[in-house]
Amino acid sequence: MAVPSSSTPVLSLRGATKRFGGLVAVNNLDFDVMEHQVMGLIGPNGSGKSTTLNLISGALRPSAGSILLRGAPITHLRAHAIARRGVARTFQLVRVLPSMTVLENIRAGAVFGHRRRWGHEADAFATQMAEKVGLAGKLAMRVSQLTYIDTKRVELARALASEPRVLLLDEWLAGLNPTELGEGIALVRRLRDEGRTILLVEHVMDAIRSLCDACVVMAAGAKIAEGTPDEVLSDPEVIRAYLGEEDA
Ligand SMILES: Nc1ncnc2c1ncn2[C@@H]1O[C@H](COP(=O)(O)OP(=O)(O)OP(=O)(O)O)[C@@H](O)[C@H]1O
Repeated sequence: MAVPSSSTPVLSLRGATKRFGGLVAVNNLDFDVMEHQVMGLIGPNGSGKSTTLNLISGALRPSAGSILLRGAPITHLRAHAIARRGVARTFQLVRVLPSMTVLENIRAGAVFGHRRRWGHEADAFATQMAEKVGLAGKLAMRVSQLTYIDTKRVELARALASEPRVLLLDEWLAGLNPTELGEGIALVRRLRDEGRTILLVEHVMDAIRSLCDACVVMAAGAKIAEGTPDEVLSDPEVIRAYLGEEDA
């Protein structure tokens, strides 16, 4: 196994490719996410962003290429094994257990995650993560009683409770109203300020600008640009990719 050094990326994709029949949803994708970096994965609808997160988290197997976590291949591991190694995620359509309480849902992240905790230790850590995302005082509520943003907070806290090496956020800010969006961006910024390593798929450009150190832009499955948010968002090819979508 490769020996990680501080310059080893936390996450690397090398030639990652996913075909669905004749459709190449992700095409020969290369990028690295370094420790403490917040990387945005952006691109028009259908460009392959969610499929890329699914390849990283093991929900889908790549058709070709490799995915490395701190230099070690995770390409063919199953989702639970990848989670154990330190990849946690949230989903575009929130996946929480509505009949269970906030604490029970978050606790699952601590119990089944990268650094496993049990009993009181799991409860204490889950409580700490709940407080971090703004759910203090709601631990005993059933998730079905929560507002939409609070269910998103539960999912985020569950991911954090696994103490991931890299956190994947799939449109975590989608569907929030303007006030909630401000709160959501502030919350992700606090995670960023804690030095977490995050890969986020996002359509909200204000969030991309204010949160990301760097961005990878995808179009039709391929990487078309990489750089700081300002660089990529002023790149003519990126602008064309987005305007092409609007024309369509
Ligand atoms: N399970 C699947 N089977 C067949 N095709 C799929 C599957 N999942 C995704 N696709 C196709 O792969 C392409 C990329 O989809 P993907 O959801 O990754 O895009 P995206 O960039 O996340 O889009 P959005 O921004 O709308 O969420 C699309 O053409 C989509 O229809």
